[in-house]
Parts: sequence; structure tokens; C-alpha cells
Amino acid sequence: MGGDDFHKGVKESTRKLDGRGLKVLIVHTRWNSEIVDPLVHGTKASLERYGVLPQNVTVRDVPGAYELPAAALRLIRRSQQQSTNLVSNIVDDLMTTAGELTASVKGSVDSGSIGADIKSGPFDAVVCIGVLIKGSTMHFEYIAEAVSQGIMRVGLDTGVPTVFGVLTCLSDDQAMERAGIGRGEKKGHNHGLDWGAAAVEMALLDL
Ligand SMILES: Nc1c(NC[C@H](O)[C@H](O)[C@H](O)CO)[nH]c(=O)[nH]c1=O
Ligand SMILES: CC(=O)[C@@H](O)COP(=O)(O)O
Repeated sequence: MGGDDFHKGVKESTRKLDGRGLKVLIVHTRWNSEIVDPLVHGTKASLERYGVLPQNVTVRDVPGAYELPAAALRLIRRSQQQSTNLVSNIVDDLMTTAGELTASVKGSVDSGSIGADIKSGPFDAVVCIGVLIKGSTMHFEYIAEAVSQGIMRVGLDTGVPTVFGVLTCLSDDQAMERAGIGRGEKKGHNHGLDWGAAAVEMALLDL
């Protein structure tokens, strides 16, 4: 992808973000996979462009857009629980195998400084990717509303930035152009590039 493709709509300061320490989850649908797959590719390329290591990007798929919020919430919670379990197991092992920890080491564990070093860490951001294409009934409207509200709620409830990567289109051509695979001359812009950048920016957002 051309260099400027990565930066469409990305502010100057975002271009310098360093995502090396981030863990990112991508949840995508199998519905409309011929359009979703390029969007996933664009998101992964953008995450890598901003320094996220490929081994720190987890990808999971679900049937359709309606399943995205529940999947994102479940996988966020699992990642948070796993990192908590890992820390407590390692500290328990330290306490057990090393017998009575020395006062200075125990002080470190109690203060959390050792725990902070060894945590594997939950996901720092999630990107939910899907493509909704209007049919002949109101199904589109109901799913689009439910999914956008649901994904917003996951981000607010968990505190983990959850990027809304769902195209809500009135035609196949509209969707294809927003995945950068438009027909003929009008290829369009792969919105996955923007979603990857948003995930890194929001994951690193701080005071
Ligand atoms: N029509 C589209 C759907 N429909 C399926 C739903 O998202 C859902 O999987 C089903 O209702 C079972 O709960 N999904 C898309 O992602 N895109 C569509 O265009
Ligand atoms: C987004 C949808 O659910 C849509 O593709 C379903 O098509 P239809 O409204 O014709 O059943």
C-alpha cells in the first residue's frame, strides 16, 4: 500500500506513535468475507506500520456483525482474567519454591513492582470488523443499530478501546470501495488502515 494510504485522516502526531508494546485483538465476521478479508489485511498492515508486533495481534472470527460485541467482550474478559491468573500463579510459585522470600523481595512483590514487570497483559485495544449491506427488509437497520451501540458499550464498560470497524453500506460497490477493492478505476480507500491507526492511538492515549 502506498505510504500516504496509511496516513489518510491520521494526524501528524499519530504517525510517530510506537505500538511495540501493545497487544491488539481483531474480531471479524465471516459474512461478506470477500470484503471483510481485505479490511482485516489493511488493519493488520496498519498495526504493523505503527509498530505493533505481528505476534501480539490476535485474530478471531464470528458468524456475523451481530456477534461482534459479545465476542469482543468475552475475549477482553478472558485476556484480563488470564493475565491476572498468570501473575498470581507466578507469585505463588515464587513463594512456594523459594520458601520464605527475603524481606526486600517480598516488599517488591507486596508493592506490586515485581507483578508489574511479569504481567503478560490483557488486550490494549480491539478492532471489530464486519460489513453490513442493506437488503430488502429492515434487518440491516436493526443489526446496524444494535452492533454500533453494542461495540460502543464494550469499549465503555471494559475501558479497552474498541474500534468500530463495521461498514454499513447500501450496495456492494459502496462496501468494496471502502475496502480498497472497488471495481474499475475507483478502487477507493481501505478503511482498515484507519482502524489500525485508531487502535494504536487510543491504546496509547494518556495524560
Ligand atoms: N446480513 C448480514 C448479516 N446478518 C447476520 C447477522 O449479523 C447475525 O450473524 C445473524 O443474525 C445471527 O445472529 N451479518 C453481517 O455481518 N452482514 C450482513 O450483511
Ligand atoms: C444486513 C442484512 O441483514 C441484509 O443483508 C439482509 O438482507 P434482507 O433484508 O434482504 O433479508
